[in-house]
Amino acid sequence: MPPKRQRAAVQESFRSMTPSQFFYEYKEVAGFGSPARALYQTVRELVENALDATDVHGILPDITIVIERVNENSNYYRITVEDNGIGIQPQYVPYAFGQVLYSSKYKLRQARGRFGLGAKMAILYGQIRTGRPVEVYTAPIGSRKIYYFKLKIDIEHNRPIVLTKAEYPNPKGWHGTRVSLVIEGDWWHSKHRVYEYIKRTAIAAPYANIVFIDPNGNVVIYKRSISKLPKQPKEVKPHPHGVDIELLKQLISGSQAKTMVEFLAEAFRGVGRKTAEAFLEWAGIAKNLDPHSLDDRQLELLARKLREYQKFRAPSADALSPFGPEIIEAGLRSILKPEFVAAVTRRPRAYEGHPFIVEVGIAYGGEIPPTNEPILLRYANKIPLLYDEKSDVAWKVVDPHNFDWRNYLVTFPAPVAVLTHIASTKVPYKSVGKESVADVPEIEQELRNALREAARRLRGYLLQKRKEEEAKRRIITFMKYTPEIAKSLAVILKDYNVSEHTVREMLLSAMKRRLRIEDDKFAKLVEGLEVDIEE
Ligand SMILES: Nc1ncnc2c1ncn2[C@@H]1O[C@H](COP(=O)(O)OP(=O)(O)OP(=O)(O)O)[C@@H](O)[C@H]1O
Repeated sequence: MPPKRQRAAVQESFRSMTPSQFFYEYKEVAGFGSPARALYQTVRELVENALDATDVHGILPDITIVIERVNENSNYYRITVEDNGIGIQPQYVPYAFGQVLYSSKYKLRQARGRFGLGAKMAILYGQIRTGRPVEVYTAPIGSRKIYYFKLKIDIEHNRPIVLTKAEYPNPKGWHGTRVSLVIEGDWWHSKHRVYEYIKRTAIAAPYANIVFIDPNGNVVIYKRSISKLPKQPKEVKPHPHGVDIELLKQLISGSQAKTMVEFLAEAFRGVGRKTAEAFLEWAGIAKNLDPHSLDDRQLELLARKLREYQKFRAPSADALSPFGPEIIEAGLRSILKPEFVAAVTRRPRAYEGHPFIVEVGIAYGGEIPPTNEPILLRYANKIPLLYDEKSDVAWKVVDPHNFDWRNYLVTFPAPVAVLTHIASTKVPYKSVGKESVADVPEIEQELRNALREAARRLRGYLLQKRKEEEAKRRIITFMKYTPEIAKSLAVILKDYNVSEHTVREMLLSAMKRRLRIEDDKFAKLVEGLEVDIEE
């Protein structure tokens, strides 16, 4: 037998990556896979930051978005977004725009931003393709100065490189932020999405003034149509059903509590001393145990028991900021110009300890074109979602294969648009590009309930409309014969001194009674009919 050959030892080489290097290599996962997609994604990330800096803090947003071609015939585009928001303290600006995974939004409070990534991805993408830095002007509220930064990202070390820093006087008390960067883009292929994104943003923010200037100089203005802002979200503590071992460790290390009762009452939302004591008794954990003394096995037990205990109060919705029916209806009306709208905001629910609220709006008829499927306008934490529609839980719910629209008198093709909104401290996005939401059963169920509720109102409207159309048909027929009948009756009733006009009036009011229609509705129905009833 030939001797077995010894396999040579294999030496793999290892290295680590900084977050900026990781996202430099995998731009696609954050929505920067191509120049067309990158242009759309950049607009989106900057607009979302602008809105987070305004409506989340109770400011009616004034937002300007400008896309310019840098040189005629080039595919370099300068994108500038300005807002009237809370601004940024100057010491944080370099990190906010120059360090991947740095954010003011790592909190339990609903915001559009979540990952500390968006603006940096746009800057990084611009930098690696065009070599241009980002420029930021910002002034916090009440600031006497406007701060200016020109910076790049040191991708290898995930650190900002500040190229220029300046301060200017702020005599008019401006506050807000203006971010401007140059990326390689493809306007031709992203145009439709960018316009659609801005339109859908305007639908969901009828309380904002939005001005958009495209690379060809076309100006689109969405004027504020309502001055009511959505409820401001508050920062909250975590819910016990949402914990794991790591979160427990973090909470304990940041706590001064000496006993488990103190710790639980201090660290979790909706847990007071009484609830903490009842829970510890149920879990068989000593009340006076020092939380800092727990070993890994005890931490695992505590985390598991916290998730299992069913008597905690439901997660609070204080951290959430739904649109509310008034804003949804105003938005749908002003942009889609439908004949009917209905909006539903469901009560707060929770999945895995995260509170969420689902909202659904339906718009029907008017200027909405008939289509073979409902037009779906998806939102998550107020962000319009445009890509990957068919893999989103909202599509699963409105899909005519799953939802029997005929029960609600809608048969396709039909002029119907459905707006869905999921507001949560943790939207289960399928990727950091935030384009579609996973089908968490609790969210799916709530979406279905909300859709049913809104669709029932549409049904009521369509039934009424049918009734009126039927009445109109009958009136038309009736009107055809009225003059003749009135004439003949007037002849018969001549001796009673009843004129032809009076007979016609009597016939019309009999008709109204028969159709059980109020006067003004009746007048509307006969409006435009050939026979003039007032004659
Ligand atoms: N227009 C702005 N006004 C005020 N602060 C801003 C503005 N733009 C960015 N910031 C600050 O910079 C931080 C980083 O923004 P970035 O877009 O990178 O991430 P994010 O918005 O926190 O999260 P996400 O990646 O989910 O969008 C924000 O958390 C915010 O504090």
